[in-house]
Amino acid sequence: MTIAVRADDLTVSRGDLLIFSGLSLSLVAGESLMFTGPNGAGKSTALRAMLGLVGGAEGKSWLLAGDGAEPLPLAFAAHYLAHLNAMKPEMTARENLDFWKALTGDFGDGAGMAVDDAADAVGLIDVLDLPFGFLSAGQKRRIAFSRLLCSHRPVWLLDEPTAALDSAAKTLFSGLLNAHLAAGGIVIAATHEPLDLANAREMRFSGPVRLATDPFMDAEA
Ligand SMILES: Nc1ncnc2c1ncn2[C@@H]1O[C@H](COP(=O)(O)OP(=O)(O)OP(=O)(O)O)[C@@H](O)[C@H]1O
Repeated sequence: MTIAVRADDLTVSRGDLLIFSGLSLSLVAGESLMFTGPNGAGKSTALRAMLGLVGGAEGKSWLLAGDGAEPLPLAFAAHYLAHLNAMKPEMTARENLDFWKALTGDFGDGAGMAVDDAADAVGLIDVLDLPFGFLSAGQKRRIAFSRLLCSHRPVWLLDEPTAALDSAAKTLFSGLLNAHLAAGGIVIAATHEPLDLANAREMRFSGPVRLATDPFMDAEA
């Protein structure tokens, strides 16, 4: 199935701050896009707005799955890996991954990996039966990433995916991300670090702009 991600004229304001405006993009299977820019520039907000998680966001984003298909909300077909790992610390890594696999399911006719295979792919089969809270920061991030492998979703939206990872794990992740792209997936990542992805484009965020709220004050300036 051919897929494409589109966003058209996304705009987000917070109070008197215009975080970004007029964000439009178009990606097809096998393409990746890096959101870059300084702290607070709006990269995470853009990922969340694409998923419909930002109240008051204007514009729209959608997924096209198959020729002539009706547009679908991106959340139907996307994995979102945020800053936080979204795992319960008192449950084992396996229990967490079982939960996510059952919750997200597979999109279309794709099939995710078995939990053991996904943990093996990130080099952590040995910790699967430990409580998630016992794992090191890097191990937690690797297990959180393996969630993406457990159920098939063609679009991956990633927020600082390599935070806390050592250089070997970063190389491993680049390999898994490139394999996803080679299989016809799409990756959009907010990142301060290069991810070494094939066909990567960059969208740079310059940061919020304060909107004028007092026209009389502006007139005096
Ligand atoms: N609920 C809110 N109310 C007001 N401002 C907010 C709110 N949420 C986020 N912001 C502001 O929106 C801006 C964008 O934040 P965002 O988290 O998207 O930045 P970022 O580019 O991902 O930064 P970083 O690189 O530090 O992760 C920041 O200036 C932040 O303070």
